[in-house]
Amino acid sequence: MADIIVKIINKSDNELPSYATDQAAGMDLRAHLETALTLQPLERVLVPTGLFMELPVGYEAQIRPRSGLAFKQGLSIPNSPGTIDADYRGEIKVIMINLSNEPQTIQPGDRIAQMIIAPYVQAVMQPVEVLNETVRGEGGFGHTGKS
Ligand SMILES: O=c1ccn([C@H]2C[C@H](O)[C@@H](COP(=O)(O)OP(=O)(O)OP(=O)(O)O)O2)c(=O)[nH]1
Ligand SMILES: [Mg+2]
Repeated sequence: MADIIVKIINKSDNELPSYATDQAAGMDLRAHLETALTLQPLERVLVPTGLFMELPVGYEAQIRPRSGLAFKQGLSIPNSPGTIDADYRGEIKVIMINLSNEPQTIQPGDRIAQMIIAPYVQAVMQPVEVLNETVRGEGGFGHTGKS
């Protein structure tokens, strides 16, 4: 795979995000917190990472939940996958929500999410009067499940 260079400023005490295994798709992101943060059931918080990035043109970063946190603690990401635009220069932040019935605590340095770097395209919208015909047509939302 060709190297994709992402410029990054790290204002946290945490290590830089990195791939945990050879073929990992995502890098874990850590919470940049002074003290522990407790989320009540259904509470949402914006968790800073202390990271600022310059993505190459044509690439985005996606912020996704970690399955272990979601399964064991009900900690998830309501806007998943979060989108980091190539032209964003602000701090990467993670919106966390507690979907469990109990308070859940995030400690400074905890791995709260994973980040996937992915290519995107920008499309040009072409207004028309008619769309081409297909077998599916307007059927959707379980249409093919009908017998
Ligand atoms: O989980 C996220 C999602 C977004 N962002 C940052 C990077 C992204 O480029 C910017 C805008 O995100 P988005 O387009 O999803 O938010 P919006 O509500 O549409 O805000 P804006 O009007 O600023 O685009 O916020 C994060 O740090 N974390
Ligand atoms: Mg936006």
